[in-house]
Amino acid sequence: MESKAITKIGVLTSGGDAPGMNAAIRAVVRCAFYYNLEVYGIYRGYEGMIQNDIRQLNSSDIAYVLERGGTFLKSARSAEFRTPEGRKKAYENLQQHGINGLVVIGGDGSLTGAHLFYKEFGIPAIGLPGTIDNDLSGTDNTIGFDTACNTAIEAIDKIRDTATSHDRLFFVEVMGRDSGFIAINAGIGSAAAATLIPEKKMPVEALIDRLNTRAKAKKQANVVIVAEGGKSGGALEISKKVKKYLPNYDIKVTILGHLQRGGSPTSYDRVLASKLGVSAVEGLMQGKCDVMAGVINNKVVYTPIKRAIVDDKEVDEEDFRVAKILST
Ligand SMILES: Nc1ncnc2c1ncn2[C@@H]1O[C@H](COP(=O)(O)OP(=O)(O)O)[C@@H](O)[C@H]1O
Ligand SMILES: O=P(O)(O)OC[C@H]1O[C@](O)(COP(=O)(O)O)[C@@H](O)[C@@H]1O
Ligand SMILES: [Mg+2]
Repeated sequence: MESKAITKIGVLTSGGDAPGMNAAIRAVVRCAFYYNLEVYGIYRGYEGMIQNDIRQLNSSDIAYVLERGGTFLKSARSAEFRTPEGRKKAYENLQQHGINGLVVIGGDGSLTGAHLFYKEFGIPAIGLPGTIDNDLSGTDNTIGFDTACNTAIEAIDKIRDTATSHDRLFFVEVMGRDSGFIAINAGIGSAAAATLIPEKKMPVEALIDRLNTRAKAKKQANVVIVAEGGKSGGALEISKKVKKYLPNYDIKVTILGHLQRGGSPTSYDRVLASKLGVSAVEGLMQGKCDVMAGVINNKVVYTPIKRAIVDDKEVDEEDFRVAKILST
């Protein structure tokens, strides 16, 4: 491949950390070295870009990181980067280091920032979808989503043991800011009694009907998965509403929270992150910019960031249908 003008790549992770971010950084660095490019680690996302927390990376920085959760570059949510003044400071720091290509690994917010920054200052940037939420278009799965689903399912399996042993009804809240991808996968994968996601409203009466039907069918375990951010409220609110209808049920609530974000990435996330890290560097070398690299039907695809961040990726109707069939 013929090298274009890119000589120094800056890489950062931003927003919520996701398992596989380290694998993606490693792939960016490895691939850049393969093509004799320099790589600069920008620490703490856009916050580090503004504060000039930028250091050149070498091979030892990426030893034994592939298998680790979190991000060794650290992550942050930066309010200052949302301001034109903050972004100008960030640009000046990149200029000082001679960085002429950027790889931004993060979720919808981070990629929105990357798009804006490219529009304002013209430094070629490629985004990689790094978030457990899976709420980006232009890729079947985001980096970290598979691991988060596995973690949630493992936790729900354990809760199910207690639900069955004590004939209890559990409401388990999973993450996914305004998106039900983790919930629907965890629901199907853990034989949930019902799955409540922000994209599809389920009236409490319908949930009660479902639970009554299951009681008649002598279903043993009752675990209801609730995605955070749903219009009907979180697991706690919903459990209170249900208690009014079913006062004799022994109801418990578990909020899985941040344990879903950590941990060693699954093989799926390691491979996805590795492929995308290489695609980011090669994409920059080919002159691509303001795009997100993703994998659709097992093929790497570059989607304009503006398109990838549009809030239109929804839980597959078919998944929802399957979840419903299997829970009744
Ligand atoms: N509209 C925006 N303009 C500029 N920067 C943004 C914008 N939206 C998000 N960002 C930057 O990206 C960071 C991460 O976004 P956030 O939504 O918190 O996480 P994620 O990228 O995981 O979705 C924000 O803290 C901010 O610095
Ligand atoms: O760790 P924080 O800042 O409380 O954020 C929690 C949010 O981050 C996530 O874990 C990941 O979302 P982002 O990738 O958009 O940051 C969401 O599921 C959750 O709503
Ligand atoms: Mg997000």
